[in-house]
Amino acid sequence: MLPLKIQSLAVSFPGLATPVLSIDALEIAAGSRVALTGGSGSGKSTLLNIIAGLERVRTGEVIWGGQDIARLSEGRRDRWRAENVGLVMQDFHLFAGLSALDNVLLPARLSRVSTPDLVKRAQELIETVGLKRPGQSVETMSRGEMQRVAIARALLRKPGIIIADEPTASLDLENGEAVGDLLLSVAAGAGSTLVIATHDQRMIERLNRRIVLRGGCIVGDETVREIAA
Ligand SMILES: Nc1ncnc2c1ncn2[C@@H]1O[C@H](COP(=O)(O)OP(=O)(O)OP(=O)(O)O)[C@@H](O)[C@H]1O
Repeated sequence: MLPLKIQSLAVSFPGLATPVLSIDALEIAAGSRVALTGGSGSGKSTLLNIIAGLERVRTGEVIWGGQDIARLSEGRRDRWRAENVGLVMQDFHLFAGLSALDNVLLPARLSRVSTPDLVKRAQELIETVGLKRPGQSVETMSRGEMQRVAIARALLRKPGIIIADEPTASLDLENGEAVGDLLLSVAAGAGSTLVIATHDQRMIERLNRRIVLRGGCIVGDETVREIAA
C-alpha cells in the first residue's frame, strides 16, 4: 500500500523550449486505480518512467510512501524499483532466448528471491494470462503474447505499485479483458496502487481515477465514486 505525492516536478530535455512534463502537485492515495490519458506526446510515458524510478528527476519531488525516489542514487532506485514496482512498458523489456516462464522469473532470480512457491505462482500467472506454452522462447511469440508475458512478470511479486503503459494495446477484446481482470484482481489482492496509461475505454471505465495530460500538464482529474456492490 503506497501513496504517491509529486511536488514541483519539471522534466526537460536539451533543445526543447518548454518542459515535456510540468506538475506542481499531485497526490494519489494508496490502493487507487488511476487511468492516465492524453493525446500522443502529452507526457504519459514520461510520467510513468518518472514515477517508476526509471528516469532521474532533476527538478521536484516524487515521494512514494515517504520515500523521495528523486533523491536516490541510480543503484538504490533500481533496488527500490525491484522491491516495489511491477512494470509493463510499451517495449516489454523481455529477454530473447529465454522462455516465457524464465522471463517471468528472471527479475526474482536476479534479486535472489525465487522460491518454489514463486515458480508455481509464475506458472499460474502464465496460465491466467492465457499463454499455452510456458516453455516457448519469447522471440518466437506474437506481440500480444509478449505483452502477456510482461504482465505476468510484473505481477509475480504482488508489487505495492503497478505501472503499465498501454497494457491492452496489442490484445484482442477477450485477452484485453482478461489482462484487465488480472491487473485489477492482483492490485486489489495486494492493495497495490495501479497507474495505467491507456486509450482503451473499457479499461478506463474500470479504474476509479482519471487523470488527463496535455502538453505535459494535468488538465483533467476526476475521481469516480465507487459503486457499492
Ligand atoms: N529523450 C527525449 N528527448 C527529447 N524529447 C523527448 C524525450 N523523451 C520524450 N520526449 C518528448 O516528450 C514529449 C512527451 O513524450 P511521451 O512519450 O511522454 O508522450 P506520450 O503521451 O506517452 O505519447 P504516446 O501516447 O505517443 O506514447 C514528446 O513530445 C516527446 O517527443
